Amino acid sequence: MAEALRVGIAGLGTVGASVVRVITEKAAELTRQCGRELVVTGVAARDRSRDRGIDLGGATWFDDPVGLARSADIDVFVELIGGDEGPAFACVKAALEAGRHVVTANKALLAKHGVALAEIAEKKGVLLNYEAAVAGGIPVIKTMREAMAGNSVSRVFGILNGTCNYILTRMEAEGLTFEACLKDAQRLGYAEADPTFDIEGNDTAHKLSILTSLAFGTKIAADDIYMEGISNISQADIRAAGELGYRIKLLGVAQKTESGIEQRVHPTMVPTASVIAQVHGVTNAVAIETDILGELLLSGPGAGGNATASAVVGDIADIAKSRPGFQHGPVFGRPAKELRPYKKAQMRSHEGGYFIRLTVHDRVGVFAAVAKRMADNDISLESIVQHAAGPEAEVQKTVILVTHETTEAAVRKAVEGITKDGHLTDKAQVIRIERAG
Ligand SMILES: NC(=O)C1=CN([C@@H]2O[C@H](COP(=O)(O)OP(=O)(O)OC[C@H]3O[C@@H](n4cnc5c(N)ncnc54)[C@H](O)[C@@H]3O)[C@@H](O)[C@H]2O)C=CC1
Ligand SMILES: N[C@@H](CC=O)C(=O)O
Ligand code: NA
Repeated sequence: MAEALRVGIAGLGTVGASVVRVITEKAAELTRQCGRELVVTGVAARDRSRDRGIDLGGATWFDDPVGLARSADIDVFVELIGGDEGPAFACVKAALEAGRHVVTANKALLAKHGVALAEIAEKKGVLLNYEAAVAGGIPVIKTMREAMAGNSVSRVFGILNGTCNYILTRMEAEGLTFEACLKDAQRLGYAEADPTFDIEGNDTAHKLSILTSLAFGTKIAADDIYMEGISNISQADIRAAGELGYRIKLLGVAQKTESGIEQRVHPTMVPTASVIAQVHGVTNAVAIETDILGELLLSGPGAGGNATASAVVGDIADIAKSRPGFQHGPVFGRPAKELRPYKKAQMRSHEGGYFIRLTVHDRVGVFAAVAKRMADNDISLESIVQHAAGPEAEVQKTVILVTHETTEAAVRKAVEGITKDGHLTDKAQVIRIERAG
C-alpha cells in the first residue's frame, strides 16, 4: 500500500471538527477507497484547551497556521479558518509556495485571491481543491470542472446560501420573524462568523463569482456583482408572492448577454411550481444551462458541519488518489493565466419580469397615476392586485403589480416617478422574477 497521506488542518470550528470526525470514524473505508491511509499529522486553532469532542490522535499542535502550512510533516494543508485576508490568506499562500496541496472551504478567500492562488498552485504543480466553498456538500465544482468538458454554459444560477434559504423557508412556513430564524441558523452552524455576509448577499456573491469563472472561463470578478440581500424581505412580501403563485428565494445568477456577463444576487420570485421553489431549508440548488447537456439541476445540503466536511474529505481523498500527471486539471477549469478578462453587463439593461409592491394613500386617482407611470415607461402589466393595507387600512392600500418582460432601467424610472408623485406611504418594494424550470 502507498504511504499514508499526511493531512494538516487549520481551523477546528464547525467544519474543521467535523472533518477530523469523518476522517477518524471513516478511516477504514477511506483507506480502501484511496488505496492509502489519511492521517491528521498537524492541527492549528486558536484555543488549545477547548473540548471539541474529537480525537486528534498524535497530531502536532501549531499555534500559528502558517507554521503548519510550511511543516515538512504534511502533504496536504486544509484551511478551515475563514476570511479573505489575515491568517487564511497567509497560510494558504505559504502552503502552496511550500509545494503542499491545499483544500479550502473558504469562498471569500477564493473570490478575492482565487486566480493568484491558482497561478501559484499551477506553477508548483500542486492541487488547490475547494468543493466545499460553493454550495457546501453539492459536488458542483467537480461537475462543472470535470464532467462538463466541451459544454458552453449560457446561464448558471441557484440558491447558494443555506442560511438565507433556511430563514426564508421558516418565515414562510411558520410565520416566524427574520431575527428568530437567523438565530437558529447560527446555532445550527450554518451562518458565517459575521452573518451579515449571509443575509446581505456577500456569501452568495463570493460563491457566484467562482461559478462564473468556471462557467465562462473568465477571471473571478466578485466586486462586479450586483447585490441585494434578504434583510428587507417582510412577511407582506412573502404573503403577496404566495398569492400570485411565486415563492421568494435568494438567488445568485450569472448569464451571458449580448453586452457581457450579468452577475447578480438578489431576492427573486420563482414560480411556486418550479423545482427550485421546492428547495427548502438549508438545502442549496444549482441550475446549469449548456448547449450540449441542456439543463442540469443539482441540489443538496448547502451548509453545516457534516455536509461541508463531506466535500472537504472528498477533496482530500482526490489528492490521496492523484498521481503526478493524472490530476484533474487547472484550478478553475482553464490555466489561471488563460482566464479571460470579465466583461460586465450593466444591471440597468437586465431584462425580466418584476414584482412591485406599493403602499399608497387611499385616494382618488392613485391607481390611475401608477398605471400611467408604467405606461410612460413602456411597461406592460401581467397583473395588478389591490388590498387593504394592515392596521392603516382606512387610509392606505397595497398595490401589487407584476410586469411582463421589461428592463431594469424602465422599472427604476417608473418607480422613481411614482415616488415623486407623492402617493406612497412607504418605500416601494421591487423584486425581480426569474425564469426557472
Ligand atoms: N459552516 C458552514 O456551514 C460552512 C462553512 N464554510 C467555510 O468554512 C470555513 C470555516 O467555517 P466554520 O467552521 O463554520 O467557522 P468557525 O468559526 O466555526 O471555525 C473557524 C475556526 O478557525 C479558527 N481560527 C480563527 N483564527 C485562527 C488562526 N489565526 N489560527 C488558527 N485557527 C484560527 C477558529 O478558532 C475556529 O476554530 C469558512 O471559510 C466558511 O466560510 C463553507 C461551507 C459551509
Ligand atoms: N454561511 C454559509 C455556509 C456555507 O457556505 C451558508 O449559509 O450557506
Ligand atoms: Na460544493
